[in-house]
Amino acid sequence: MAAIEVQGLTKAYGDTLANDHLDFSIERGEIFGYLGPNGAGKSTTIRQLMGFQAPTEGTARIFGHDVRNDRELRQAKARIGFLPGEPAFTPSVTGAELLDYQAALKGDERRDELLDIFTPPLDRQIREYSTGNKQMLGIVQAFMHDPDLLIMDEPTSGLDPLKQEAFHAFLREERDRGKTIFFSSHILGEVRRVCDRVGIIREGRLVTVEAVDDLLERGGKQVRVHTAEPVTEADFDVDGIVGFEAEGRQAQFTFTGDYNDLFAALADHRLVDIEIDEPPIEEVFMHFYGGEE
Ligand SMILES: Nc1ncnc2c1ncn2[C@@H]1O[C@H](COP(=O)(O)OP(=O)(O)OP(=O)(O)O)[C@@H](O)[C@H]1O
Repeated sequence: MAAIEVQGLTKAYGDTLANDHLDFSIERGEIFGYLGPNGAGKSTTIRQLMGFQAPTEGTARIFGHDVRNDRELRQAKARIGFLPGEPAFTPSVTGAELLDYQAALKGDERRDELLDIFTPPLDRQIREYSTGNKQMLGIVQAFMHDPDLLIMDEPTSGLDPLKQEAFHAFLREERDRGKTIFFSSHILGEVRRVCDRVGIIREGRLVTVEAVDDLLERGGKQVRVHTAEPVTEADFDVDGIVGFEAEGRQAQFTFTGDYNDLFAALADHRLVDIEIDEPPIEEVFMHFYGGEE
């Protein structure tokens, strides 16, 4: 049985179809990234999975429990750790008080271990917390009762790069312990670093669900070349070049071809610098999905 099974999930807000007949499933023990630009419909899916909003049509099952049914939803939620997009903690309580309260409800067998990695200032009132500190408190409360499934809405927003890295390493360890992790993001690099599979949503529709390795292989790389002499597109007569732009002695493009061909073409030029990076998420969208946005 899948950890999450989404079937025809549809949510309409007036004329806006925030989720349009979504179908996907998430296997136990995988890290699944739910990727899409702002307003694509990621939070809408998460709110329905958590039972905060009822689907207009379709449903989702979590460990077999139908989220439209209150009793089944409660059974599902007993196994879920949840981190909302913008955690709304009571501002007048301290971090420690919040965790104590959550512990009384669900348990906290992993609290100390989590607080070694994520370090919110527990003695201070939450009203004094920075965005990153709130996020860390949210991460601790989501994981501290050792749930089987984590559902998180943009969990790294507000975390500094070192904490982001610590969080990614932690997620991989949790996956290796058999936990299932579903999180939304609009950052391709993050999904690339940590996820096994990705679902890409755009304007309410799922455009692909696939292994991250396969997506990146098809998505190509962003190449920037700085040469000693001016270059034009004719200097790069190589298969797999998309979106070529050149200005003076600099050229940039997305490359999905064979690097040997590219370097053979570059051999005719004196190179000053070359950068090869992951493409920004917009490039992946435009390359594969039309890019009419
Ligand atoms: N309560 C609501 N009432 C009306 N429209 C809504 C409501 N919530 C979301 N929407 C609309 O539904 C669409 C999807 O929004 P959603 O918040 O799910 O996107 P998202 O992918 O989570 O975006 P972000 O990355 O910006 O959080 C957007 O067009 C949004 O304006």
